[in-house]
Amino acid sequence: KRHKFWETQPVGQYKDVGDTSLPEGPIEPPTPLSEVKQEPYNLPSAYEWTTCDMNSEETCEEVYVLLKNNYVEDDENMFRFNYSKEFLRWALRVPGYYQSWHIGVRAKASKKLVAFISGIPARIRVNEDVVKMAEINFLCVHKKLRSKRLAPVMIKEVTRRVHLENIWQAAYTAGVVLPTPITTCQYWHRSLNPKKLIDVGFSRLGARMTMSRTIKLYKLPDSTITPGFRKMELRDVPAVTRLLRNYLNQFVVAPDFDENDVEHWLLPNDNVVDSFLVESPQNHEITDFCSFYTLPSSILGNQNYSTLKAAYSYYNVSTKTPMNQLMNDVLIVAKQKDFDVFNALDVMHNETFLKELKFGPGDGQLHYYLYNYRIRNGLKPSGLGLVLL
Ligand SMILES: CCCCCCCCCCCCCC(=O)CSCCNC(=O)CCNC(=O)[C@H](O)C(C)(C)COP(=O)(O)OP(=O)(O)OC[C@H]1O[C@@H](n2cnc3c(N)ncnc32)[C@H](O)[C@@H]1OP(=O)(O)O
Ligand SMILES: CCOC(=O)c1cnc2ccc(OC)cc2c1SCCC#N
Repeated sequence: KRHKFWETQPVGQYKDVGDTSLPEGPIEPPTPLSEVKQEPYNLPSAYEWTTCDMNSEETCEEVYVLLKNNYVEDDENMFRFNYSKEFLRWALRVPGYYQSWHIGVRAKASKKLVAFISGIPARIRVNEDVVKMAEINFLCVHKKLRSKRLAPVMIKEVTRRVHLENIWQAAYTAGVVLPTPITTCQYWHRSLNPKKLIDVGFSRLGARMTMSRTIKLYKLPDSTITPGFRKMELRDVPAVTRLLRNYLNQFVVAPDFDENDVEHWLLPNDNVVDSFLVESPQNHEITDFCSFYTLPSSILGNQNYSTLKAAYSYYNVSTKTPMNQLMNDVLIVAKQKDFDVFNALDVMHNETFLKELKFGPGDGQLHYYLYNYRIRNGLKPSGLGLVLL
């Protein structure tokens, strides 16, 4: 497949795959800041760049509405992600963020927001290297402006603005195959509300299965079973940071979280992220951790339902409580909070619980990418310790 834009970019090219003579690490050296293009890339004349201040209720609403109507849909157009405004503020206003990396495109005449792309700073470890990167996300062009080669301009513009902050690498995911994934993950789904998933057409009644038999199959206890299982609190940040850093050390690619990052990304935040830990009743040691984020989807073209309430597995660490027991408690909490489905990727050690806890494999894949950083040997999803939103 010809990739007229991606072939021009410092990313693993198809022709390079398997060439072990190429060194691991940055593909291109940094450019002297004086040589980075100072002015924005040209847009078609009817459009203009805008920087989106996510602190502004009005601008946040515009980004929310653009994504709600034009962001990612599954292949069967059954669902479209419906990230909430508080989720977007959480995902974009991270410690050390640059407002200039929250980039919009407006139609000059109407001032309507018609496209968006975002970057946030992150420290990502690749093997023994901790690299300052930009995490790129929420790339979205209005449905009416597709296939006009707007995306490459937006990607080049966010690249230019990231370069101006002396950052030369990036991490991103996509459902589409581009040059060249560092790994490809599979989504798995655990039904919590099987009747709704069957009614919307996502799941089907199993052979020789009645609806009541199916509901019973996915039934969960009313309360969690692990002694010492409780919501994470601010006072837990140092212990959770230690636990998580130690756990993530085993993966080839993982975030290099400090206490500041843990406080932002993992402290419970209503309708955005939930996190729990196990505090040993004997010695009050924090031995396990689990978390999920809230990402609803619009249900497209169904008379009875408009929204799917979905929870997504985030970071989980088990050192004393068996992973299956810990994650079963997470499913119990998600069901208590009225989620319809609990989703997880086959990254880290998730495979352990996916089969055991009645998850089913999805037909969607998620490809992970690094920009301007080559990883020699192909990574398995179990070697990946990074969850992007
Ligand atoms: C050092 C810092 C570096 C920072 C930058 C790092 C890189 C960050 C990269 C971005 C990471 C984003 C991560 C992220 O947000 C998570 S993935 C979600 C992306 N968004 C959506 O799928 C929303 C619905 N779709 C759309 O809005 C449009 O279809 C988009 C805007 C996706 C493409 O608009 P379009 O109107 O359909 O297409 P044209 O404008 O005509 O452009 C066609 C070209 O765009 C390439 N394309 C298509 N989808 C892509 C995708 N998801 N990533 C990268 N490239 C993508 C495509 O291969 C082709 O290039 P090629 O000819 O070479 O094949
Ligand atoms: C019921 C299981 O599927 C989903 O939860 C879901 C929801 N909304 C989406 C919106 C866009 C979309 O585009 C790929 C997929 C979904 C999916 S399946 C992949 C995400 C997971 N797990």
